[in-house]
Amino acid sequence: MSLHIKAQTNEIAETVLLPGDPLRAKWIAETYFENPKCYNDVRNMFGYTGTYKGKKVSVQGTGMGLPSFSIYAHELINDYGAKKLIRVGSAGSMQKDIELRDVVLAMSASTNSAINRNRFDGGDFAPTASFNLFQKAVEAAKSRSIQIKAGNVLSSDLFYTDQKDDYKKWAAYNVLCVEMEAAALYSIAAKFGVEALAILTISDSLVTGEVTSAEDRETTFSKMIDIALDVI
Ligand SMILES: O=P(O)(O)O[C@H]1O[C@H](CO)[C@@H](O)[C@H]1O
Ligand SMILES: O=c1cc[nH]c(=O)[nH]1
Repeated sequence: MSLHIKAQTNEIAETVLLPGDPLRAKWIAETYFENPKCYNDVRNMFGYTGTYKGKKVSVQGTGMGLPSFSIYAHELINDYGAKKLIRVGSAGSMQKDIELRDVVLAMSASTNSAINRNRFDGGDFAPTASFNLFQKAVEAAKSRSIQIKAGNVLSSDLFYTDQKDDYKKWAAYNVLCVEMEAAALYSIAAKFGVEALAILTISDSLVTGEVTSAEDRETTFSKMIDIALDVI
């Protein structure tokens, strides 16, 4: 048992899917896993373990933002021995050719968070996906005929920015979309020598103003889950 997760050590798999939304975690477990068992409800941040095509796999909600995410990733790795962490999140498109429900693989994650500046005494660490997981995800998407986009994403501390055009400076450098956790995932995975990948579904567009509903974000972003489960 850790501070935020009440599972016994062997109740969590080495591969863990990580949605921000704990109810997306519940949906993933109940929709995709064989014999899902809930191992965590501390803070209602649900975690489940089951099997997928016979392989043991877990899914753990992380909450929103780099600090919340970092707590769960740290404990999963250090207290439960997680070795492959795959974020399955929603994101806002910054590019006009990236549309609602498109799937984006985050090769790297820029951030406006100060977490890594603090860690590296003002230096800029470049949070990067694991090549092995990235390559497997590309192959999985191809074999399922799922179109993907891949590139740099922004992990932001702010969901609501002061100016609605703030995203444009990132978009001008070909950042594909904004979410709030991937930079923490890639940084923590690098520190502890485990594999990590963020697979994102576009839930809204900063370019067009289109949005999907909260229910859509909870229970319908299935292409990224299919890819994630092919990779484990
Ligand atoms: O859908 P999730 O995985 O929570 O991801 C995105 O959605 C939340 C904001 O609505 C942030 O956590 C952001 O990263
Ligand atoms: O962090 C996020 C997630 C989805 N959409 C956004 O605009 N931002």
